[in-house]
Amino acid sequence: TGLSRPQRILKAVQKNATKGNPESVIAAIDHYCRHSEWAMNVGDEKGLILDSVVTEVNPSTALELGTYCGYSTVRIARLLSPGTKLITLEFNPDYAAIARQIIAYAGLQDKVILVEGPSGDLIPKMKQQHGIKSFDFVFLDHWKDRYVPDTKLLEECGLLRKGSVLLADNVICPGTPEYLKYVRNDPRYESRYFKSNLEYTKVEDGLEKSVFLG
Ligand SMILES: Oc1cc(-c2ccc(F)cc2)cc2cncnc12
Ligand SMILES: [Mg+2]
Repeated sequence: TGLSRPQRILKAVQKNATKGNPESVIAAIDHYCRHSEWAMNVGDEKGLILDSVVTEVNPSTALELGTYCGYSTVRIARLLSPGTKLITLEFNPDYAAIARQIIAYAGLQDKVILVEGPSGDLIPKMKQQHGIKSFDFVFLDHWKDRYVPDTKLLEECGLLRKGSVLLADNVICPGTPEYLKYVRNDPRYESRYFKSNLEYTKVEDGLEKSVFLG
């Protein structure tokens, strides 16, 4: 049945982007997904909000839940200071295989550690496997019913510290009502909604930024 959507996205990158140029990789994916076929990247509009939060936090340690094709991985990693690492977790091996190639095409493979597997199993291993004390920044962009359990897991594993920033995609569409209730009602979080649109559409979506107060 031919190429998968992630494979078609990789081809568009190889055809239209310049090796080692993350901006051109981002632009190639956005152009393809806006004009050829929609895909669940955070996209250019919400991507600008992601960029501004990453730049503000300037994390030494960052975690992404849900890699997909690596679009937001490239957006985040391109902004990291030298010597800092982004760990990204992806459950789907086919997505992971494409993401590795897109991250490498952008020239960011030395800043990114892509781990395949279920986030619920991998999060408790972060300290021992990657020598992580805590995460300064976490981007939640995986299955919506994992946002609350994985946030609780990060807390329980001591992976959040006073000031850690969580940024969650899709809090309106497809929607994560349980997660919004959790971070907005729990006094240990200071939460704020950044209104935007679902990638490549006019449908409302947004990002929720939540600072862990410890
Ligand atoms: O950004 C996203 C968007 C959608 C999605 C799919 C279908 C639809 F109709 C609307 C939205 C699904 C996602 C799953 N994981 C991570 N991110 C996602
Ligand atoms: Mg998303």
